Amino acid sequence: MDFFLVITTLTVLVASILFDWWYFLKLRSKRLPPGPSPWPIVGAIPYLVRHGGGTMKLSQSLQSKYGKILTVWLGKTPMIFIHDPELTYDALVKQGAYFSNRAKNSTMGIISSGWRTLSTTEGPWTVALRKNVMTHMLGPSRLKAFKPLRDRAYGDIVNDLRSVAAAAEDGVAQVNLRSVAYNRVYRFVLVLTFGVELEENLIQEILLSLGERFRLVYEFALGDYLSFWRIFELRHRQKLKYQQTKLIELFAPIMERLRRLQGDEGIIGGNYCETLFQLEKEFPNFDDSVLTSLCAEFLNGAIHTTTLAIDHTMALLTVVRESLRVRSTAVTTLPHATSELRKLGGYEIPTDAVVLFVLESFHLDPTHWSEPSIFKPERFLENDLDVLGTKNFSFLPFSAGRRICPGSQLAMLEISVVVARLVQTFEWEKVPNVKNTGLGTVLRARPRSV
Ligand code: HEM
Repeated sequence: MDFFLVITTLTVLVASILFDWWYFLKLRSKRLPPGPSPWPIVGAIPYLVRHGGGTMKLSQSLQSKYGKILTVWLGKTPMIFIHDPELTYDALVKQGAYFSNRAKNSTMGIISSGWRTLSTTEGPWTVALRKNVMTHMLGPSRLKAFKPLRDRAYGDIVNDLRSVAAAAEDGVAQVNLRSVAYNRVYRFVLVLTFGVELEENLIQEILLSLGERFRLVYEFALGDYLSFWRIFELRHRQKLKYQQTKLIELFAPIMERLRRLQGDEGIIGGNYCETLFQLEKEFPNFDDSVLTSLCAEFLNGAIHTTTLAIDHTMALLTVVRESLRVRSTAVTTLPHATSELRKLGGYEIPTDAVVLFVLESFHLDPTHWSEPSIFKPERFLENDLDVLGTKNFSFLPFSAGRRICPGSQLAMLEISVVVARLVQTFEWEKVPNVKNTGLGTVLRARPRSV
């Protein structure tokens, strides 16, 4: 191998290790929440490997020893897990202005075109994007305006199931409901995003590219925590950049056409792209990459979670709030960060820490729920807990505070209406001996006689 290449690689490796070590010592001097003592350089990664269940599961298993706020060091970065509703209230509401920042990682940097999407680091830009989406896309009046489009999508889900049932020998559709719902919700959100029905081959290409991009984003990138490891993850980042470029190539001509045809009869007014074109006047430097990232964020945000919740709710036939509790669609919030050193539960939370509020823990906490893992819809008859945490933080499916999910109203509407229509039209039963692989529940749907 080239001598200079070897020397350069070694220098980069040593410099990265020294940087991580300095960074670790800097944060180690803070009074962080307790947790397993970190090893030099690698932090708690050896515990994680021994545990084998991922950071979230490790933090859940450490609760009995360290309490409901705890730190797991991933390399140089303290990950702070909060399993307690009261501390969450303190952070997201009382200190909401400081806990609303977002932690950064390399994959988000790529897919957000350099922190330019709604769900990234808080600033005037993200605040404007949030206001835009709440006012022009997901607020009550817009939800009403988009009703005909939604109704068509829900009708299509029912029709798809009817066709499968009609083609089956026994007249009963055996289906993976999540993929049926995903297909229709995806098409509906595409129209909401671009204001037009796209051609079938383009719909399929976008679906493939978005799916691959989503898969790569959720692949664990150790290089975010161990700088020297980044060198081994070049391929992962290249693949992600390739998918981002591919998506720009697919979206740019659609957006270009939309700019030309704005106001045209064939275009559904008030689509997401159109609202972004308006924002462009206020915030310059809007390019195809930023617009693509924003549209992809909207599509992903609206599709995955809702279809997962429809699937869970049908599998548990059929009370929405109780199914959001017993099978949390979002196990945790997105990674938060503080904008300055803050105190929480008597500990210090530095700006470089990644803060995760573990929503699933609140939903399954025996001090708040009797027999928490049992599906008991009647709980929600006895209490008036809403999904926005205004009454009690033990039920927070959409998180809370300034970064609460902006799509909660659309999601609740979709889940309730789709589930009601499915129950009205079909009799449902579980398929015995079919394991849920995590890709959706397989159910049998027998059309009801009218
Ligand atoms: C059952 C369905 C859904 C659930 C359970 C859910 C849950 C969540 C949660 C827990 C967060 C993180 C909040 C935080 O970090 O504190 C979030 C963020 C977000 N959700 Fe949803 N969501 C759902 C549906 C939707 C829909 C339909 C949209 C529509 C576009 C959407 C768009 C977003 C966006 C853009 C963010 C980032 C907000 C920000 O960073 O300010 N979600 N969601």
